[in-house]
Amino acid sequence: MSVGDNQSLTLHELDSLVYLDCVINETLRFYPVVQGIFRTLTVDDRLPENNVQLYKGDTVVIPFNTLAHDPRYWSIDPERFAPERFLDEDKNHHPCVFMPFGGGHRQCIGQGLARFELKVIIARMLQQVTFGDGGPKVNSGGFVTGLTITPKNVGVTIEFP
Ligand code: HEM
Repeated sequence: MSVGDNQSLTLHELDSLVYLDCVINETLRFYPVVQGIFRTLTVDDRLPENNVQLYKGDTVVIPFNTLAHDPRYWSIDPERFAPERFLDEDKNHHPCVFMPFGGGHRQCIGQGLARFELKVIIARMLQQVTFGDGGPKVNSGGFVTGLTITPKNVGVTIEFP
């Protein structure tokens, strides 16, 4: 990636980094920071697809991670890390299968800031250094799950000019 004079980054330049948006989206899809959320019903309801009856006070889980990896909803294999899916085949994915910041009235109030910060920080780092694959041993995968998902074995090399 080559942007500007490597000392500055304008908003216009930042906007032009469309593939970086895809990488951020794919990272948030592949390992959503928050695994899922809970909602408590305020009225009785029934699920339209399978007629399951729900009652006021019931708690339901919306499993972001499971939905983001459900092959029924993705054209490109969801187990593949493929940022370009957001440009092409999976551009028009179902809105409820990719919700890293939640949804509805209580969705994350900081999502715009979070996305902006992520993009600026990554772009500025890429202007200064070159990242490389840390190798199969370091990047042997796995993750630790709690309320959040954290990668277990992940590492990169950083090359300074
Ligand atoms: C990658 C970064 C972030 C992720 C993945 C994330 C994710 C989430 C999720 C999943 C929720 C629950 C949404 C729901 O219930 O539908 C949430 C809520 C919230 N987030 Fe974030 N968030 C991030 C960054 C931030 C930042 C930077 C701020 C503040 C500057 C923030 C402030 C909040 C607040 C205040 C709520 C509660 C909203 C409410 O209940 O009305 N988040 N976030």
